[in-house]
Amino acid sequence: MTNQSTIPVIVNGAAGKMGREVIKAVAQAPDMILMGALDTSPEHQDKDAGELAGLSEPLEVPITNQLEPMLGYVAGERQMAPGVMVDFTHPDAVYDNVRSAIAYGIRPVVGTTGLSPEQVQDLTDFAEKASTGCLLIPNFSIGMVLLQQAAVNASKYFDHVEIIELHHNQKADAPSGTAIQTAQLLAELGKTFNPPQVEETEKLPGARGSLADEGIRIHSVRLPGLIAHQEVIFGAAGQIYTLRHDTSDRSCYMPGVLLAIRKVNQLKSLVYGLEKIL
Ligand SMILES: NC(=O)C1=CN([C@@H]2O[C@H](COP(=O)(O)OP(=O)(O)OC[C@H]3O[C@@H](n4cnc5c(N)ncnc54)[C@H](OP(=O)(O)O)[C@@H]3O)[C@@H](O)[C@H]2O)C=CC1
Ligand SMILES: O=C(O)C1=N[C@H](C(=O)O)C[C@H](O)C1
Repeated sequence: MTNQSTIPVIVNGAAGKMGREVIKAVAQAPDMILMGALDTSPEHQDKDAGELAGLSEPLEVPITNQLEPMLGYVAGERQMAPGVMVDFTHPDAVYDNVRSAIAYGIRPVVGTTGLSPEQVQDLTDFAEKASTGCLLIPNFSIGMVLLQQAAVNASKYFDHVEIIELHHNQKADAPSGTAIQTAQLLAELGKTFNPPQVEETEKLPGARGSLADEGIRIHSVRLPGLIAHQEVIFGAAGQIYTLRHDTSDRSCYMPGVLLAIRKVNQLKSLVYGLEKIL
């Protein structure tokens, strides 16, 4: 049964690896109802979102590629809480998806990575003007938040740090959104890391990885068999301090996704990072 506190949820990227997990999690959440399942992949059109996600019963929500009609349908729902769109699609699609959702008054909860800093700024301004909550969360796992907090703490004492992120080889963007965010958090301390010790020459382009803010280097590994992993390695004379997070199942992201769906309706602007809503 639904009521004014039930949250209507649209999942965008519903046929993907994350989308299917989100469908299952939303279907099992007592305070949410799945109202729409979007995906552009032609082979999944009209399939039942619940069956595709592996649930034993159909949810009677067919996969569609019609974003705007779906946003309009959920925006017109007056017997429940404001609608939320969860986006796990593609770096090329997420910006337009989020703008469309905000234009309809639907609150975006965004896991898709790969937005440029300019796009993030533009969405921040757009959400602010619309007084609409929006969450951009590069990583929904609690373990990664704890790793980042430990890294920020360690970076006060170490001047040398490099990040290695390792992912499955279906990932479209590099470096990962999580690695970029981790480097940003360290760079916010206002110190420059990795003061050069010698004049370096890259004998093969990219050998030293990508250069993020404040001298922090990020190295990206893509291999079948991996899911999502990150190391932050600090070095100093005579010692190495390594922080590592590994995911073994995408269910690890679901408590964070459900929390974000519940929190986004309390916001009036864009918020970046799971740590801000814990
Ligand atoms: N924040 C976090 O904690 C996490 C973030 N991610 C990020 O989430 C995103 C998705 O990851 P993942 O599920 O592994 O990717 P998948 O490729 O498995 O799923 C993405 C799905 O979205 C579909 N799609 C592509 N473009 C559109 C569009 N314009 N509208 C609707 N659907 C679309 C794809 O269809 P098709 O295959 O036909 O293109 C596919 O079915 C990535 O950016 C990834 O980095 C992933 C894990 C955790
Ligand atoms: O593509 C993935 O899988 C992941 N993407 C996110 C990122 O780019 O940081 C989060 C997590 O690493 C899994």
